[in-house]
Amino acid sequence: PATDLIKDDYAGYPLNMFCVPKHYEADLTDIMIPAGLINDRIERIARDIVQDIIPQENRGIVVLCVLKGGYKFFADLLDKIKQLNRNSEESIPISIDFIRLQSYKNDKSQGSIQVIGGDRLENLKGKCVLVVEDIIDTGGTMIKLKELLAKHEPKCVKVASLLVKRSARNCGYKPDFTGFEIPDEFVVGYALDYNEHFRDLSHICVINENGKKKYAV
Ligand SMILES: O=P(O)(O)OC[C@H]1O[C@H](OP(=O)(O)OP(=O)(O)O)[C@H](O)[C@@H]1O
Ligand SMILES: Oc1ncnc2c1N=NC2
Ligand SMILES: [Mg+2]
Ligand SMILES: [Mg+2]
Repeated sequence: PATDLIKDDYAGYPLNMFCVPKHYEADLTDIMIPAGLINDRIERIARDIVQDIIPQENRGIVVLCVLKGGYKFFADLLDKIKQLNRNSEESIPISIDFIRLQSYKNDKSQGSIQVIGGDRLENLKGKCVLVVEDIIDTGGTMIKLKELLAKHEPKCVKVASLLVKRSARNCGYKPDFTGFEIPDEFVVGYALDYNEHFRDLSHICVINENGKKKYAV
């Protein structure tokens, strides 16, 4: 499937073209991906996933949400897959699971990934698992998660990430399904955070230096 490539010289949209909460207006450079465009892209990813999984897996899949950042993409992607499931000749039964992985402080990965709670992954044994993530940056989180999942002997693991960042820090890991490939900038919104701020922002935006200072820990 295609990956919507957002080039390095992409200017983004001015904040006054869309609705942004007042409390964040001074902290953002521009809107990189408006919520409407995210929604449209997810509709196509849902179709790509269903068409890829249906032929091989009619016993159903487990959709695993990587908290916290993956929760919006997980919810919206599931809605689109459910829409397909109720309007096609074939459908895939879906069960859901959650796992919380944490590694970022300010705009840097701490290198060590912490597993903070989440379901016991025993019931993934023998199942086809679709991991849903918000972004692949260094790839550290995904590498750690795949190690964790392998211990529970799933039948197969596919990964859908809304964003993949083009960065020198990237270990080269590529998910099976990608929403947008983006430039090497720290983005927030649509559940992506900076020290737990900006998860309440609908659009994917670029945080500015003012925002990085204001919310630095
Ligand atoms: O490819 P990487 O360099 O590992 O970065 C990507 C991961 O980092 C962020 O999670 P974070 O640690 O911020 O926790 P959160 O999901 O709760 O925001 C993001 O949600 C991804 O899970
Ligand atoms: O750009 C980003 N925005 C939010 N969170 C993360 C990012 N990259 N890795 C984790
Ligand atoms: Mg995360
Ligand atoms: Mg985060």
